[in-house]
Amino acid sequence: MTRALVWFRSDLRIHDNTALAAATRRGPVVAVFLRSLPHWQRHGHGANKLDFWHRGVVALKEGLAGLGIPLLHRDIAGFDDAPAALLQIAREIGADELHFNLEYPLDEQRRDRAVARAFADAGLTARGHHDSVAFAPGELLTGKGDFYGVFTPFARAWQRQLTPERLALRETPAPQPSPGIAAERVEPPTLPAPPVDAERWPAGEAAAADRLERFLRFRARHYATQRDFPGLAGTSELSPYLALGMISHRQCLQAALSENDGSLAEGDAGIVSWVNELVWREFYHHVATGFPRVCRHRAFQRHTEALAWQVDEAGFHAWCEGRTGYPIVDAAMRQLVRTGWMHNRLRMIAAMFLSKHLLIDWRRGEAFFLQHLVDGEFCANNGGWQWAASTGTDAAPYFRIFNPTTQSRRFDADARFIAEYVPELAELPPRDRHSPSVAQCKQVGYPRPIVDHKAARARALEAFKSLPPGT
Ligand SMILES: Cc1cc2nc3c(=O)[nH]c(=O)nc-3n(C[C@H](O)[C@H](O)[C@H](O)COP(=O)(O)OP(=O)(O)OC[C@H]3O[C@@H](n4cnc5c(N)ncnc54)[C@H](O)[C@@H]3O)c2cc1C
Repeated sequence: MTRALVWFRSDLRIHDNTALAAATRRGPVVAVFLRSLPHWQRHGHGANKLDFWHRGVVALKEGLAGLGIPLLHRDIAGFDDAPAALLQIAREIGADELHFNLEYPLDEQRRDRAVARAFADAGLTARGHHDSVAFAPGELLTGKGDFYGVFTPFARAWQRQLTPERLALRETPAPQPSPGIAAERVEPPTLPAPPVDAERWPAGEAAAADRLERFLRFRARHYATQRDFPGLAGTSELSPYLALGMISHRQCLQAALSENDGSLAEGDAGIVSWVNELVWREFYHHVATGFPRVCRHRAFQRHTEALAWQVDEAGFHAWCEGRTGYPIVDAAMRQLVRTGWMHNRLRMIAAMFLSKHLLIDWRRGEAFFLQHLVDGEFCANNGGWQWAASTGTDAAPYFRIFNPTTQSRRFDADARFIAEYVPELAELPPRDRHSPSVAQCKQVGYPRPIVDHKAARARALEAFKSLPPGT
């Protein structure tokens, strides 16, 4: 009897999974997960994500067991080992087909091509499926046939060309007769550090579905007005689940459709605004494919490669440790280190502070975020960092430099978020927590600002102005 092998990666779910549905349509399947810990660590993923990933695989294994599908679990050193490992498993179980859902960063694409070649050479079939986005990269192009490098026209094209079929949920496989192959133990990984706040992120599809439901019930209607306020918990907090595919964008968008009378483009302002964020997610997947240099640590806007970044170890460490003397930046960075997650508004503020006020290379911040984020995901992280540093797509014009104190007064008006993460300021009157005086800093043992906003802003403007013109 022939069998198919389904290779799970960052698509850890049994519902609405294109590769799994395609494989099971044709007969019995066996699943495999290749854990590439050394590779992931070399590429900057930290303990929080690795732990969540592991717990997600454990949950997946249980879900698959309920369908009679055993999950094989193997450790490999790096992506180069994937073709041989998969071929060996295919031979062990007598599989003639391999199915997997495509991932878009450059290394992942290379790995998948190598796997496809190895299978073809062995006379077997390997099929990659587009699954994690509504439009496969390359399907949405500008009038000139280029990939979009600006979000708004991309989002318009996305809305215009979206058809119900693109969001149709894939069928969940029916339970299959046992293939007579035992599932393998999923040993916990040796992590580089203990994960933080893991109980906040229960892994698996059920947890993701529950979070989506709670978001729709309690937060979605207010999303447009509350999403920017870190103290309000107004967003879905689905990013770790979307990053590892414990929930799909289709499931999210279908839920949005049914909450909003069948529309994604108009109707409830909260839902429409949330859908727009999911389109941002998709946009950055397209960017990684269309402009692969961003996957090689290069700036999207080539001319910004010449920026005179500062070497400032003290500044970098103050930023990492939440000791910049700008309370909103420090609260953000302490939230990241303490919880493994950071609110989007704060990601923008913290990223802009590093890349503009400290004029430190955005790549260092990108790496630090990836090391701590439980939702660390190359495309969104790189896109967000390059946006903030004005080196990327949709680059915030270089002269738009957030004033952290103004941002703080606007988005944490009662300074409650600051009080939570910078407790030494909690006893000060709320209005003083945004920018404590010299005496107050001394009194509570909080640092004075490590840079002056005006001077830092002028320095950043100068650095950008002295660049050769962009194309
Ligand atoms: C410097 C910087 C770094 C970032 N790094 C990451 C990262 O590593 N992983 C990650 O998933 N997101 C990243 N983002 C995007 C965004 O901050 C998070 O997706 C969001 O805060 C997650 O919270 P949520 O799930 O409650 O989002 P919601 O507001 O509920 O949005 C729903 C989903 O849309 C997607 N999304 C939302 N905003 C964005 C965005 N700006 N870009 C791309 N996708 C988005 C996410 O998948 C999110 O879960 C980054 C943003 C910046 C500015």
